[in-house]
Formats: sequence, C-alpha cells, structure tokens
Amino acid sequence: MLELRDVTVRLPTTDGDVPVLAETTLRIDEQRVALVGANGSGKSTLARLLNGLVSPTTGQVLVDGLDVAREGPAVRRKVGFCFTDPAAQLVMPTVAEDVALSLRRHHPDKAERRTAALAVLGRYGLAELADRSVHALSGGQRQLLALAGVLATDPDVVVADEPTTLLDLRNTREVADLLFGLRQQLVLVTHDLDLAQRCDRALLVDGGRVVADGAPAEVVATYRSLA
Ligand SMILES: Nc1ncnc2c1ncn2[C@@H]1O[C@H](COP(=O)(O)OP(=O)(O)OP(=O)(O)O)[C@@H](O)[C@H]1O
Repeated sequence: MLELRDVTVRLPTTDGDVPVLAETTLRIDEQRVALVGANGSGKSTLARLLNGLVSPTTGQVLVDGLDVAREGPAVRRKVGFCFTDPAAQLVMPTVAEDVALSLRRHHPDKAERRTAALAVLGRYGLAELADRSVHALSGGQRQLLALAGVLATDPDVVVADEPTTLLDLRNTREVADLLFGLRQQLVLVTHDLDLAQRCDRALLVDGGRVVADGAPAEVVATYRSLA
C-alpha cells in the first residue's frame, strides 16, 4: 500500500525554491494505477516520491507503512523504478552483466549471479541477447532489459515513468503486455491514454495538484476536457 500524507514538494531553482506538488494526501492500494497529465504537471515528481528519488518538503510518504525518508534502503528494495530512457539505468557492458548487477546482493558468488541473470533474461524473452553489448540493442530491447533489471530483485511495486514513450507501436505493446502481466503493484506514468485506461485507477495531475482521481475512463475524459 502506498500512501502520501500531507505531502508537498518544493524544488530549488536559480530563482529560489518553486512549488512542484501542492499538499497531497493519497492512498493507493489498487493493483494498477496510472498517472496522467500535461508535461510539467508533476507526474514524475509524484512517482519519484514513492522510492525516495524525490524527498517531500513536508509530509510523509509511506510504502507498506515504511517511511520513505527514514527507511530508504528498505523502501527501495520494495519499490523498483523504471525510467523513460533505459540508458539512465543500463550501466554494464553486456546484457547479462547488467542484470547480474541488480542481483549482486542476492547472489554474492559471481558464477551463481550469472546463472540467475540468465534465468531472468529467459523469463523476459531476452536470453539470446545475454552476451550482446547493451549499446547494440533496439529501443524496445533496451526498455525490456531495463525492466528485467528492475524485476530481477522481485520488488513488490513497479513504478514506471513513461516506459513506452520512446517506443514504436509493436514495442509499446510488448512492454505494456509485460507490465500488465506483472503480479506486482504497478504505478504507471504515461501519456498513452489507452494504457492509462487499462489500469484500475487513474490520477490526473495538473499544475502540481491531483485534480481528478478515480475510474480511468472518467479521469481520461476530464483530462481531454482540460486539454
Ligand atoms: N530537479 C528539479 N528542480 C527544479 N524543478 C524541477 C525539477 N524536476 C522537475 N522540476 C519542475 O517540476 C515541475 C514538474 O515536473 P515533473 O517532471 O514532475 O512533470 P511531469 O508531469 O512528469 O512532466 P513530463 O510529462 O514532461 O515528464 C516542472 O515544472 C519541472 O520543471
């Protein structure tokens, strides 16, 4: 369960601190939740609060009752975060080494770690790419690999920030099918309103506030009426 209690976020700029998220109180216990809204509305900020990538200026963020500010490492083990641009999280030379890096705490032994990494790659249809350079992948393969790296440690929650924005239709479908097939709770930041409508609940963020919250079809209709 994800909870924001009276959370505000102000971020520093050259003109001083600016408000990015107005006071927000939320509980999210649905399996799949979409965050939609215009560019710069505050969706990523809201998503990033959930694993401590952004800290609340006031208020508290809780994941299964754990305070993100005080129990960051435990929360980050529970909440996997997937960035829009997989380049932000693919840091090792080869595909298998990249997944193995995610598994370093679970498998201190190098050989065991590679075996576990290969099993993860197999699960997500990437086994044949194991020894390929991460720079020699298509955009879709790269996004799937980034997700595999996040899923390797079996988090309870997956937060995906526009995971299909850089992808073509076929790869969008592949990544979306993976995300919607997960047993994990999914928080999906997206401009793809079809994907938003596959969720159980949607939040519309506008000007740093959650201005609509509920059934995705209704929230998307509100969003269209504001655009
Ligand atoms: N590190 C930062 N420092 C200062 N301001 C920031 C920072 N990160 C984001 N902002 C500002 O906060 C506001 C909300 O940004 P955020 O990235 O959360 O929006 P978003 O809804 O995810 O946008 P997009 O759809 O374009 O990704 C924007 O005005 C942005 O410029």
